[in-house]
Parts: sequence; structure tokens; C-alpha cells
Amino acid sequence: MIEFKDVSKAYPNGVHALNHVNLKVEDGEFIYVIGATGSGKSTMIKLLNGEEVSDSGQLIVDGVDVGALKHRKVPAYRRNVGCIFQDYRLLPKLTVYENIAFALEVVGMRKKDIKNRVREILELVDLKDKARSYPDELSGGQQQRVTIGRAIANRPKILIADEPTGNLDPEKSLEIIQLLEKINQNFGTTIVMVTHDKVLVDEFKKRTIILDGGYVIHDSRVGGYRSV
Ligand SMILES: Nc1ncnc2c1ncn2[C@@H]1O[C@H](COP(=O)(O)OP(=O)(O)OP(=O)(O)O)[C@@H](O)[C@H]1O
Repeated sequence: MIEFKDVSKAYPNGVHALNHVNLKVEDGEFIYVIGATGSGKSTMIKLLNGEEVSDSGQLIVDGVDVGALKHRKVPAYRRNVGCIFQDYRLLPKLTVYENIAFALEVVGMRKKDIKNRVREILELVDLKDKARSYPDELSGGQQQRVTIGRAIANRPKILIADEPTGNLDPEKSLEIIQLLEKINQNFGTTIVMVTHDKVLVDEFKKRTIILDGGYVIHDSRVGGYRSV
């Protein structure tokens, strides 16, 4: 479970990016976080992946008080929280296979297990035929599917997606949301997705959180832009 308990975060320049956020996300939920530019969405994600620490309040993820994590424990925590971004962030000199395998090598998985796991992942993200390709030989949608594969390679309990369809056309965006839904259903992965994509939010309705000026101003179980 993810629980924000009265969480506030200001940056050194005095901007209050999040204010008294209270939010509970149960295991296996798939939620959207929406809001205008500067409303605090990325800050929420940075707190979740341990990149930033709140000034007050508590963020509990899977029983871990993230703000109180010792520096050396952050990498282990991050293994449980997969992240994908708008700008893919693949390693350009590694093939698709190697990009995914890398995430498993760093946690010390055996070579044989890595091979099996990467094969499974490539099947899931429908890129078996691109294993030997390099990122710049792939379309945007394909690159995003590789990053999703890499993010879930370690079977994290939580997957955070920061505008995963931001650079994609509607058809490719649809593929990405369908893939995320499959991961959510097949593995029970909790998914928190920040998005500006009104069409997706309206068509694939899910619990939707709206941020405004760092405040949660709406938490709709019905979802969809029109109903909030
Ligand atoms: N590192 C930083 N230092 C200072 N201010 C920051 C920093 N990061 C974000 N902010 C400010 O905090 C506020 C919230 O920013 P945040 O990036 O969380 O918003 P967002 O909702 O993700 O915006 P966008 O949709 O444009 O990505 C904004 O006013 C922003 O200018």
C-alpha cells in the first residue's frame, strides 16, 4: 500500500510543490494523477521513488517510511518501485535484450535466470523480434515498451509512470495503456500514472486524483475528465 499522510514539500526557492497531501492507494490499484503544469505531479513521483524527501508528514510505501530511509537503503527500496518516464531513458549502446538484462544483473541474478526472465519480458511487451536491436532503431512506442519491460524486470510491487504516453501518437498511447493494464492484472502491480492525456483518462476510466497548486482537490473513483 502507498500512503501519503499529511505530506508537504517545498523546494529551496520557496515553491510549495505539495501541501498536506493525504492519499491511500491499495495494493493492485491502477490510478491516474492529473493536474495542470506545476501542480505537483512530478514532485509526488519524486517522493515515491526516493529522489526527494518531504518536509513534513509521512510517506509509507509497502510498510517503509520512505522519508526516513537511510541513504544506503534507497537502492534496495527503488527495486520495489519501477519507474518509467516520457523520455524512455534507455542505454543507447546496449541492445533491447541488454537494456532489460542490465536491470537484473545489477541485483545479482544468475545468467541463466536472466535469460529466461528477459525472454518472458520480451514476450510480454511484444518485442521478441527486436532483442538485438538498439534503442535508436526502434519507434517511440517500441522504446517505451522496452522501458516498461526494464521497469518490471525485477517484478516490483509498484510501477510509477510519469507521462508514459507524452511523446506518442494516440494509437501508440493505446498500446501502452493496454500493456500497463495487462501488467496490473497479470502481476497485481500497483500503478500510479501521471498523465495529461484526456482521451486515455476518459476512455480507460480509473480512479483519478487531481492536483492543483500542490493540493489534492479531487479523488474520483469514477474517473474520467468529464466526471471530475
Ligand atoms: N527542483 C525544483 N526546484 C525548485 N522548484 C521546483 C523544483 N521542481 C519543481 N519545482 C516547482 O514546484 C512546483 C511543482 O512542480 P512539479 O514538477 O511537481 O509539477 P508538475 O505537476 O509535475 O508539472 P508538469 O506537468 O509541468 O510536469 C512548480 O511550481 C515547479 O516550478
